[in-house]
Amino acid sequence: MAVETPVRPGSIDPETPQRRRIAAGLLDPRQFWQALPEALRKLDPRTMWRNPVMFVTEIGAVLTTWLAIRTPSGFGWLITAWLWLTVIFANLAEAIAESRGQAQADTLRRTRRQTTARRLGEERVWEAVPADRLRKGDVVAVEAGEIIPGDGDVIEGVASVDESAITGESAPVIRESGGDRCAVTGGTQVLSDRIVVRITQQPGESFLDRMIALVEGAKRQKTPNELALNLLLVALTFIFLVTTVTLQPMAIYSKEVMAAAPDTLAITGTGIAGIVLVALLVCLIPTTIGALLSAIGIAGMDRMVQRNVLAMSGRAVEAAGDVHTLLLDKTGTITFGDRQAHAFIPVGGTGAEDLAEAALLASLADKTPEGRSILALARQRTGTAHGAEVGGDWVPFSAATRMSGVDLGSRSLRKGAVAAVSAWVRGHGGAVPDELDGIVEAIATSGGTPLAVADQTRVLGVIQLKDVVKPGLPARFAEMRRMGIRTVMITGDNPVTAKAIAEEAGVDDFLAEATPEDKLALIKREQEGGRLVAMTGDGTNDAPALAQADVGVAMNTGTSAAKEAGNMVDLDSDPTKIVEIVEIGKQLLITRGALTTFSITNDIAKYFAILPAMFGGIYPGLAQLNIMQLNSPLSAILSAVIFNAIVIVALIPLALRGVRYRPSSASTLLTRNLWVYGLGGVITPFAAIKAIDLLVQFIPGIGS
Ligand SMILES: Nc1ncnc2c1ncn2[C@@H]1O[C@H](COP(=O)(O)OP(=O)(O)OP(=O)(O)O)[C@@H](O)[C@H]1O
Ligand SMILES: [K+]
Ligand SMILES: [Mg+2]
Repeated sequence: MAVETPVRPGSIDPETPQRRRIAAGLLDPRQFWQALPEALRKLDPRTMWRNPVMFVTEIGAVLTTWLAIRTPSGFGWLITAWLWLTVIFANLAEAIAESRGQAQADTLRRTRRQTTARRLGEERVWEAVPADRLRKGDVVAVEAGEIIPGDGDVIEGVASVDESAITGESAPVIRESGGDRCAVTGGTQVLSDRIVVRITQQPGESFLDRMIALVEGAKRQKTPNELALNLLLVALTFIFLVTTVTLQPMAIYSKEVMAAAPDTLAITGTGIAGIVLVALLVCLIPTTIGALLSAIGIAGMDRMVQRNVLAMSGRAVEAAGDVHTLLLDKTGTITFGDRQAHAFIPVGGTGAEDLAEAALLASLADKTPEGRSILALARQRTGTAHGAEVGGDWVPFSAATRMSGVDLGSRSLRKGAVAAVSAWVRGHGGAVPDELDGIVEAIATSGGTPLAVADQTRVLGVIQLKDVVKPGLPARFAEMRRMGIRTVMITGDNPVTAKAIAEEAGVDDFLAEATPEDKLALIKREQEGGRLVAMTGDGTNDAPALAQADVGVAMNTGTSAAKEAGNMVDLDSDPTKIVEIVEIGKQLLITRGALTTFSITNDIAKYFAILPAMFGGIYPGLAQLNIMQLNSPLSAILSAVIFNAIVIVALIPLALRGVRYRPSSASTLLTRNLWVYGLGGVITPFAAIKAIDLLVQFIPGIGS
């Protein structure tokens, strides 16, 4: 069979229209209403306690409700209403963030339609079974027009597959046995030919299932950074709780003063009314960041999904924001990866026909794409059509030996990386002809991969494999350099080819002739001293490295082993996507930092904004600090509580969209944000509380 049009795996045009880009701009008011039921459901204390700051606020709201019922007053009810709104607004932020993934999950669910699979039964006959009964290890056949019933690896055949249901990419991709492009995903459709697939997933754990759970945020767990921040928020809450409670004896102590000016203060009999205490507490504890923290995290994951990247954990997204070194595998990541045999170049007096025949025999059982393309070219050159029935002991290709071949009667044929084959020939007592160097050099400097062919003690010649570097890479790698990230290409290929490709792609450094162990060792070395390493790869030989990396991005075109090992999958299989992944990670960290700064400074500012108005009557010294000239103690407190609630809603769009990110050094960003959000946090409450005070003073019983 032949696939008519060569189809490139992946797509690297950053503006492909099929990108599922939900306009992530401003909030649609409808989103508020749609998320409201969920926000109310989240009031359940069993859910609320996970967010300590808002849990304290909820307890406060319950308390003021009870107090307002016991001694009803307009002020009491107003505070109570706004405290409940504060909690609901916080829940809304989370519910809206979650709902954005919901629509996508629904679309994916429709993809997961029930299909019937043709499974190879025990009697070696094909039998029809429902797709959801397939287990790991089952073998199924899928023909043109059929839906692939589950995730697996192609073990026989080549087909073009429509993966648009999952990737949004309309151009079909090639899936074939043997190489780094053997993985297929359940729910996608075979367009041409027939493939046999070995299922790699248990029921209910398919890629699609995991993807749905991810976009829904169902499996979201707090990241270590979030846990640490939460601890800080709990500590602050505790400190302010103590501060607020100590205000009570202070107020009792100044009873005489209270008696002198009873109606200007929100004070009853034995001290500050419980309602005022609760209101003051809620104003002081870090409710802004407490309300928005989880929405910021969910939105970060969601921004990844919009870029067609599935992050398996929030931790991976955070790590992406701190990446120091990026390692990229060459074949299939930097290049398109369909290395095709292009020419046979004999050496040492070997006939062209003989070399082609040796290459043919050595490739008869080679299921890798390289092997198949060598076979095709050799058949064309020799005009023979014999196949695996020739017999012999096949030596399959491995990334460790970098060779493959066959032992056939008295002949022992090998083809593979020139260094590996040369060593093998010398090991058998043979010599490597001098002319080999020049030929190999010429192929390698052009970025091609030379494979040597040998028969025990004799090197017969060279096979030239050609590969193409994906376009647009140098610009993206330059961008990474500006972000302070070092890019390193690692490959099993020879140093000369590696150098040529590295230069063409514009990476900072490269490592050649790397075995899977070398890749792993390099990552561990880079990680020394706590530096975070990202790795992009597609092959089974990349899997250990992908697992070791802090951010392991597997190409969707890659093997299931690679996809299992990494903590992100790029559905577009675009190695430069890491630039966007890092940006999203940085944006997440910056947004969280900025809103935390704003939250804490704005709480402290609030304290100084309302305290003079509240206690000015008791301590005349404080009255002089009442630069805001708020109308009355009651209006000051109510205004602060209203501001405290509204600021959450006002910041939801920013939390979801993220603070704008421009590539620049971390310290510049930090200082800039401290100024903008720190200063903003100080000024905003003064201005906003004054404005609200001007309005609420007209409510009967609030103004003086
Ligand atoms: N089917 C094959 N038979 C013999 N030798 C091969 C075959 N495929 C590849 N090789 C040789 O083995 C080398 C190592 O292959 P390996 O898959 O480890 O790395 P790679 O594909 O070149 O690079 P990357 O690590 O970027 O995927 C190749 O560069 C090539 O020289
Ligand atoms: K607060
Ligand atoms: Mg490879």
